[in-house]
Amino acid sequence: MTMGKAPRITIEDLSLAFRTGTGPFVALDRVSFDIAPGSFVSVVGPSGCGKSTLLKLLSGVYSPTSGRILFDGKPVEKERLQGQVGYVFQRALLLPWRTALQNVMLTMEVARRSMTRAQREAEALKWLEIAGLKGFEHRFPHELSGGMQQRVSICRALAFRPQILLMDEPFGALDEITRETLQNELLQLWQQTETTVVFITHSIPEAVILSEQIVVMSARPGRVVERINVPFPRPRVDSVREHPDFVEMAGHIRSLLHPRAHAIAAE
Ligand SMILES: Nc1ncnc2c1ncn2[C@@H]1O[C@H](COP(=O)(O)OP(=O)(O)OP(=O)(O)O)[C@@H](O)[C@H]1O
Repeated sequence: MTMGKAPRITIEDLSLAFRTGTGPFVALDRVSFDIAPGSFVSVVGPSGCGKSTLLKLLSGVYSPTSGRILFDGKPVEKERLQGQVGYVFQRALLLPWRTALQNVMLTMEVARRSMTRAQREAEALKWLEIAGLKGFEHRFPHELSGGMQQRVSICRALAFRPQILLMDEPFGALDEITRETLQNELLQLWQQTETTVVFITHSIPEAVILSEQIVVMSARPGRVVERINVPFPRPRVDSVREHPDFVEMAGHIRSLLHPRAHAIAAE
């Protein structure tokens, strides 16, 4: 689908050393990869390998020690990034005094000012319906389950049609069933947009089911170990999880993340 297009995001020899009390600490070491427009890229790696740091660099929160990030082949200033990048974090971070509908409308109030209130409302209702929240539009966050709150936050991030959506373990705090439901819903929502997604996860099956490309990282210092293209056609149905190629790919990523454990198992 996205093969052959010029990259939307180019990450070039990106390094970041934090200054600490005991000297510089290299969190990311010469990380390079490209992300095609409209594609879905997951980053997996052990705790502390620099995944969140990478997202913070992409969003302009941090500046690299060396290397650079290009959007559509050009460096982007921090100010311009704000209207182009959406976020979803591990916890939904909804405004407690706003209903689900009002929370989804929030980003549009800031980023899509040319719309009338009625247009914003109609669009927010559309997103909530696709996310399976019809009937819950006027509930406040505390009246929704954790999974429903996370759906609202995904709708909120997609509703302003960001060019780039950064997701930092958005399903990490949810149970397995809710997680799988939300993975399917996220794919459905994303397929209706042209948004490029960078998705961080600790779950290997989650990365395989969602992504076009998986970037596997190692810790200390954070480096790219391997970039894997995921060939399964879309829409991906749940049964793909049982396909031998799926199982093999997940096993390969596991062996990259736990080389020692894998070697012992193979002995
Ligand atoms: N502000 C900071 N100052 C110093 N060191 C930092 C800072 N932020 C992160 N680090 C270090 O950089 C490394 C990468 O952190 P980061 O949060 O990016 O990892 P991660 O891969 O997202 O981890 P996890 O999967 O546990 O969330 C870690 O060793 C962390 O201790």
